[in-house]
Amino acid sequence: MSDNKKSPLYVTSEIGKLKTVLLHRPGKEVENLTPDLMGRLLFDDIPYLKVAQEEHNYFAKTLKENGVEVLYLEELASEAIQEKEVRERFIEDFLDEANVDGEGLRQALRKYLSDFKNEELIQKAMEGIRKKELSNVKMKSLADLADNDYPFVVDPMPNLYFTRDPFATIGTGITLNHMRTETRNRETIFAKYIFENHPRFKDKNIPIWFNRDETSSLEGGDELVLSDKVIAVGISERTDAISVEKLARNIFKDGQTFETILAFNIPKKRAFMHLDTVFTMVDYDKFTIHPEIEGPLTVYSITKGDNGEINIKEENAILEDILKKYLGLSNVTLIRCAGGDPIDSSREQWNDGSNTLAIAPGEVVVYARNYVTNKILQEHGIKTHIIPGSELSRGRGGPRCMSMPLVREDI
Ligand SMILES: NC(=[NH2+])NCCC[C@H](N)C(=O)O
Repeated sequence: MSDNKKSPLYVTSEIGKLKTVLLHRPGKEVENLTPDLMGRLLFDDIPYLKVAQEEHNYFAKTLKENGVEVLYLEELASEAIQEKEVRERFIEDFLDEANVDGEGLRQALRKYLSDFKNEELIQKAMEGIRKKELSNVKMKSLADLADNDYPFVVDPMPNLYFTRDPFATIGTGITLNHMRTETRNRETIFAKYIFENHPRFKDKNIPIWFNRDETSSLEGGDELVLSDKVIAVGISERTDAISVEKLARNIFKDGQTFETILAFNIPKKRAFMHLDTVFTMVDYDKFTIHPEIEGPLTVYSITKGDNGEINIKEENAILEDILKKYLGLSNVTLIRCAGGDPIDSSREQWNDGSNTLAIAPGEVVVYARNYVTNKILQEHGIKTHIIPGSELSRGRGGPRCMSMPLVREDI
């Protein structure tokens, strides 16, 4: 893919030197969480925003100090809606996807949002709209008069700081994902507008391997680019097996270098919602793994067949051997979360002990609180960039979940 190096997107591994990454600093959307909403909005607790932002700034600073260009979702999204016609379309799509029904309420919201500058409009779209914000705008909706105890007219999107999930960079293209839950599916609108309208990406012929109008779900936390030939995808609580097959068919057709997708069938449970919560790549031949998935794990290989067909096979070997075979390695080390101790590993995995973000081969960003696993990573020669994550981890995501690489160097 070397002639593609000018592409605004270029990711051929999980570990190549990270050049450009997309983040979102958590904002007021997190302060619109209430205990009643937590379950539906996929949080287990309410982060203290001030501290979460400080922790996030430290994360961004760590990346910048290591030569990474940090882009923010909120900035790209507001730059993408500069043209009046695009901004208007964005508002209509946003209202549709927020299930704002009834012309009276829509008119009230259009009026309310018309005063916001682009940056404020994006922030507002992210943070949600409380009913009481509309008290000055005359409303003619019967629904509003009748259903008066629900405090929002538009729900917040508190998971936006997990930029890993709504879309994923693979090669020079993306999957623009269809998410399992409504709350996260709404987040994909920002990526849609960015890739279609932002000058950095528009008219750059960015291939889309999977689109958000699909009916089956695929989430970025399940998509790992192991090399320029091999992609791993989790079949998980969030990603359907059929989505992996669709991705394979599209990506193999497109003349990219990818030849194999390894589908990891992992237990469907909250703590392991994506493959990257239990398995990440930290070096050419080293991976973190949560020991609890090793027993139940089944891996299927999907390879390019003749005439646009694909071959699907269940792999019978142990994970080390499967990785050795497809990545052409003579040795593979699996580094177990907290060394495999049943208590320490489940505690640290819950707070993303296995969820590392590689910024170069053998160099990863990790949360300080997972000190048992971090020490074991260091003993394996991995350089750890340690960041605080006491508040950030309450959303059940770690450094890999909080970042979407746009460009990495080849390995
Ligand atoms: N790539 C990841 N593992 N992301 C974690 C996302 C956490 C988020 N609260 C969710 O449940 O969707």
